[in-house]
Amino acid sequence: MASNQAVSAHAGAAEQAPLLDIVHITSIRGERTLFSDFNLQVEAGRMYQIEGPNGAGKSSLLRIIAGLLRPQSGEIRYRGELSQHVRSEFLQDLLFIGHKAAVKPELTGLENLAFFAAVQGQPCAQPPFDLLEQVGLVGLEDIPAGNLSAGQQRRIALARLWVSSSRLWILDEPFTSLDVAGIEMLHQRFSQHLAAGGAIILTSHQPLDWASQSLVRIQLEYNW
Ligand SMILES: Nc1ncnc2c1ncn2[C@@H]1O[C@H](COP(=O)(O)OP(=O)(O)OP(=O)(O)O)[C@@H](O)[C@H]1O
Repeated sequence: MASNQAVSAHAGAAEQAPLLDIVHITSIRGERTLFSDFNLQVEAGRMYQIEGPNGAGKSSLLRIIAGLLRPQSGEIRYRGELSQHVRSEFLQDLLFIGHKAAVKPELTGLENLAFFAAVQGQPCAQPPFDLLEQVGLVGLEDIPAGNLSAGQQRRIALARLWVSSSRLWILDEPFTSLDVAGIEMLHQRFSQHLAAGGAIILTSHQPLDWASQSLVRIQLEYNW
């Protein structure tokens, strides 16, 4: 009984903790301190836009948050626990899409989507063809991704967002190369994700047309 109470008290604490707590992060690359003592609490239902000039360290920060790059100091807490202590839960709840298109050029769109599903270790929640239809690529499904345009490759990479069950999305320049319809499609998907209790951390050089109550803008300065 006592141990059940302890478990439920612990579960309650995890529910109350922010989805992610980024605490006192310092990053040095080469000789330069990109940022020091960076702090951010990431709450469900919110989108965080990291802004700043080229080279300020936006991608580095996203990679640190996703656990792909080590900071010089600081820690990332996932639902109150150090992310490295709950690594598998954290990784399951995280979807990271980097600034490169992140598709395999020799594989077709359909094959790329099957590949993403295999890497995730679970079958796609939607048939790959439906997913390609969702991102407007019907008719191009059999073409090797390397022969598609930059925006079309980006759409394949972003198709993962339509089947992701991760609550935390970390997206480096997701709008790059997308046309107006692609941007609108992504906006709609973001809205669904936030409404379902997800959170998004992204970089974007374009201003986002988004309701201010769910958007948090964070400016990184260029540190010489
Ligand atoms: N692998 C690396 N090794 C050493 N330094 C690196 C490495 N990758 C990036 N840097 C340096 O870190 C700094 C920040 O790079 P980062 O890509 O995080 O900036 P950014 O703000 O995302 O820039 P942009 O707006 O151009 O995408 C740059 O000065 C870059 O030269």
